[in-house]
Amino acid sequence: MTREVVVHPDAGVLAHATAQRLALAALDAQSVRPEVHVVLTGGRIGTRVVEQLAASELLAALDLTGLHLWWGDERFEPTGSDERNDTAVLGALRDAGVPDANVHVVPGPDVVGSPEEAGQRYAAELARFAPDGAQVPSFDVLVLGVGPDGHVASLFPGHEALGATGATVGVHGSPKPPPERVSLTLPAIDAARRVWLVASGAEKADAVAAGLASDDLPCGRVHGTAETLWLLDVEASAAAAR
Ligand SMILES: O=C1O[C@H](COP(=O)(O)O)[C@@H](O)[C@H](O)[C@H]1O
Repeated sequence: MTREVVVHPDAGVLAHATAQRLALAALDAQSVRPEVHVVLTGGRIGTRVVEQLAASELLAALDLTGLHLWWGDERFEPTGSDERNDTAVLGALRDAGVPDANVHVVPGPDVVGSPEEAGQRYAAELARFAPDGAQVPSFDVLVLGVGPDGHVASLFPGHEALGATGATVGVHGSPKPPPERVSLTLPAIDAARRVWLVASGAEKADAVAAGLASDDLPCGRVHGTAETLWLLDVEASAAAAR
């Protein structure tokens, strides 16, 4: 497993380059197997990456019927809520030609009664695409944002969800609103071939430095089986570079 750090000049370049990198990784993966599984993230830079991905000319070279999109975490909010990670990007993904059936969203409270139930539904969907003996698909690339507190997906420092071992976990009392969420677990994340952590801005610099130096924070605990890649802008990398 390799770990690398790439630093881009600013958030705009970071989002564009990460999206292009993602599209290219999907294209490469599809040259050896028809089904490609990519896990997206929410948050500010994560949303910009997905918007840029949807606009990438490289998507035209992909067989989109084989491209499956997932989210690493979702806020337990109703379908269409601005609080949800998927809301801002679903239209762009649809316009880009990704079939609805391949866009795997986490159900909200308009569909199920609790984050646990949403997690179970999402886990069942993940299992449909998992190889024999696994709980989740063989994710080709799993993208994570990084919170200023070092959280990834909806796994927050010191929170009990960090110790969950199934594919998904219902989260209550998230320190960042909204309080109820659904997240992939650490083992589900670590099953991905490539894990990419994307961080932008000075408020992320301390978490990035800590994550690169130790496994104290959730962002320092995640690894891909083949690659762990930190994609940063100059501001987010500043404390690590000192
Ligand atoms: O709440 C969340 O936060 C992180 C980071 O968001 P950002 O706006 O600080 O970049 C995000 O990656 C995660 O998916 C989301 O649920």
